[in-house]
Amino acid sequence: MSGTSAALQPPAGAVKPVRHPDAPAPGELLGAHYEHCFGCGGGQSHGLHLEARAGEGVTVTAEFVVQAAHQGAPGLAHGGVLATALDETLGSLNWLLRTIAVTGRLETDFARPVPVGTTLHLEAEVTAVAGRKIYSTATGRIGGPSGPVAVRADALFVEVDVKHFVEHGRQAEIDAAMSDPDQVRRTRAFEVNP
Ligand SMILES: CCCCCCCCCC(=O)SCCNC(=O)CCNC(=O)[C@H](O)C(C)(C)COP(=O)(O)OP(=O)(O)OC[C@H]1O[C@@H](n2cnc3c(N)ncnc32)[C@H](O)[C@@H]1OP(=O)(O)O
Repeated sequence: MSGTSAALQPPAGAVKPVRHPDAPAPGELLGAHYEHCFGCGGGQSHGLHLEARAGEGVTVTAEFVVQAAHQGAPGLAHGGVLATALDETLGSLNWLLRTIAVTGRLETDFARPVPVGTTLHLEAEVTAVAGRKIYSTATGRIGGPSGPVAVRADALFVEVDVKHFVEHGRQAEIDAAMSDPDQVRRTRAFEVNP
């Protein structure tokens, strides 16, 4: 059984998303937006190390390999980890819009168990934008782009100001990210338009 709640139906007046002119070219890896991100950062030893790649329009593809540290039941990925992979992939779409946004709602279907060692192939796209609200959808398949569907998600991201992170984040990490001498890393930690 699957379905999406009324909260994730774009309202009348929602528009198609517009890819930012400076968005990475189709095929280009987006790279980690923040070294300590559990979804994509290289600095998290048990993180997903998910790699997202720009697609055409406002779409991305991504892959991550399910590790032993990601188990829920013996030999199987934890559902929360799979939701994280979907969230991260969906979140990376906002980089193509050059919009700073956070997940407001994430609805997930788990269609198939995902064994440890699986490469989960994810595809995501923004379907509509209504003011600050960004509607998107993602699918994760086992083994590759034509593998069986294991997980699906629909999401609502809400555009926020960079103040969202500065006001709510722990001071030590905010200070460290703000004082990073690498300007690109500094801006991407907060997903700010460079
Ligand atoms: C390359 C970059 C890669 C980045 C990848 C990152 C991936 C990871 C992404 C995340 O996981 S982000 C972390 C998890 N999310 C959060 O911590 C967000 C916590 N929630 C909040 O901070 C606020 O609730 C939020 C900013 C989402 C909304 O608060 P606001 O006060 O700014 O907005 P408001 O509540 O007025 O809502 C704005 C609109 O969104 C709607 N909305 C907000 N939350 C909703 C919700 N949960 N469900 C449905 N609609 C929602 C709300 O109804 C309203 O619609 P209308 O404009 O039509 O009135």
